[in-house]
Amino acid sequence: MGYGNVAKVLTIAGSDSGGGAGIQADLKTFQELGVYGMSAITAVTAQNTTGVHGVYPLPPEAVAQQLRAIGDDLEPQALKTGMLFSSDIIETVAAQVRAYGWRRLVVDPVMIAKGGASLLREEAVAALCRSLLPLAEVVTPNLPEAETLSGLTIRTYADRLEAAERILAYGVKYVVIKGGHGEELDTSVDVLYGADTVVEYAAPRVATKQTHGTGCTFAAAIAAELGKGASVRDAVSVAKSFVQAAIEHPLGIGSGHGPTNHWAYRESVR
Ligand SMILES: Nc1ncnc2c1ncn2[C@@H]1O[C@H](COP(=O)(O)OP(=O)(O)OP(=O)(O)O)[C@@H](O)[C@H]1O
Ligand SMILES: Cc1ncc(CO)c(N)n1
Repeated sequence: MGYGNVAKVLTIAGSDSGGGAGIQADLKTFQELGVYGMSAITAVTAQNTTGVHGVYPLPPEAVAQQLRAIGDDLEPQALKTGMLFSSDIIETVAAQVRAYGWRRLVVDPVMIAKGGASLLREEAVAALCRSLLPLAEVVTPNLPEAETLSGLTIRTYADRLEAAERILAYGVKYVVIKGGHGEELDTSVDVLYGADTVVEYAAPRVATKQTHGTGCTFAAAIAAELGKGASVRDAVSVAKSFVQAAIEHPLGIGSGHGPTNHWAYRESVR
């Protein structure tokens, strides 16, 4: 059997040496969901389950050259961005996405790692909103990121809706506000908003600290499904099931916030 028609999906993100988040989480997720994974690295982090110990951004030209190498040979059917670090890198990525006309872009607006390390400079938020969000089909903020992007404090579901409307005004078609940082004790609810869409995805909240890389994994799963031609609604549904399985069956490795289990979804649907 040939694989010539396999969907090719690209992640533009930082490297997590610990393997649980960043491009490592993205490529594992792509593989599990049956798409061919490609990567353009924006920054190298020295990281493990106890935290981020070093951040080394690449020169924007190194990011641009990776994207041209991919674009000139291997057209992605979908792509996602994760850690972008600086406005220079964001403008470089936006320029290449425009130049190649890449569609089906998922932007995970990664800002701060669980331990508090900054993965996006403050000066870069404006570039993310103005240059990248208009090119995106989906943006996947957690609650603190949604507050930063919208300029609102989010307490209620009505606040979430208003924040989503402000984020949609940047030109992105859909926003998923993730509930991992929410206050519901029993469930973790993610809400998808579009021009005429509000869809809730709820799953039981798992009492665990092994949640390193949940956000990356979720956005990567959306991109993988979009690459295979799914609707945004269906792609988010698969992503929610994928990340839920990954959280419910942790690997139990590392002494801090352990990684999720990228095999678990495949084993659960077998
Ligand atoms: N304890 C949990 N139980 C169940 N689902 C969870 C839990 N924590 C997070 N999730 C789910 O994981 C996904 C990622 O959400 P979260 O809000 O944690 O993103 P994030 O903060 O961007 O992640 P990261 O820490 O990787 O940056 C969402 O689908 C969310 O509902
Ligand atoms: C490289 C990288 N990207 C994203 C995150 C957010 O989980 C992280 N901790 N590290």
